[in-house]
Amino acid sequence: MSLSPIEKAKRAAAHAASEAFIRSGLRIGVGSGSTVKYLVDYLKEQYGSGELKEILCIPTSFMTRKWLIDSNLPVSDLEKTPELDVCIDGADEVDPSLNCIKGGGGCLTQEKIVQNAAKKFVVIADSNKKAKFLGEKYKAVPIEILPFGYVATQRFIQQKVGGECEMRLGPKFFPTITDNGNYLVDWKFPESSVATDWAFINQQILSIPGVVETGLFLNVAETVYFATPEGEVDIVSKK
Ligand SMILES: O=C(CO)[C@H](O)[C@H](O)COP(=O)(O)O
Repeated sequence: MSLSPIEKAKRAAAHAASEAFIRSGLRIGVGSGSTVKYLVDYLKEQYGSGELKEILCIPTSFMTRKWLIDSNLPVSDLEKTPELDVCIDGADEVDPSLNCIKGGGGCLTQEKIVQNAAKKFVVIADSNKKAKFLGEKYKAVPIEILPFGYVATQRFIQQKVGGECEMRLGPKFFPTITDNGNYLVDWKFPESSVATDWAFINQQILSIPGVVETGLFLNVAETVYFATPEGEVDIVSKK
């Protein structure tokens, strides 16, 4: 099957990062999203051929877990495997300091827990995700909130950090339900936020009752692989 240019870029990023970071014996956090699917394909190929041995894959979402199981890869979880060697995940936007906005696919809380359990966090993305500053192109921060009091929680967010909260809706206008049974809000931040301190804003949001987690992954990525459809890979590491 021939891939579209964007899919070629995602695959190139996933393969380059996998070749650099995946080894036999590793406990691997496997992120979520369409770019991560190419990581799963890589693991399937390498493990299936016997090149890669004794790995454990710890998924960050129901979907990723299903991909791993369908690929006959050894799946574990953070109960049995609470410490990971590496976590590889996608992102919606990455700034020059490797801060990321994630959660476009709605899996941000489990992604953050798995990322936090890993010694190294590596991001894979097509080069369109590279931004001059956080919030340049991706104009919202996904936030997971509890269903209880969800309208009040959105109002608290707006009162505290401005902008506008939009409930992520699915088919027939049902709320999108996360893997944890919660709701998802896309916080359309005010333009003034992009010039301010995202770490402070993140703390402000996290302090609101009802907020479970945000899609701001600040100061955690060690290396980011950005790729183009032509297969050129730009590897940016933390300074
Ligand atoms: O954070 C995520 C899911 O919650 C994804 O990693 C992010 O949305 C990127 O997805 P894709 O690789 O499909 O562009």
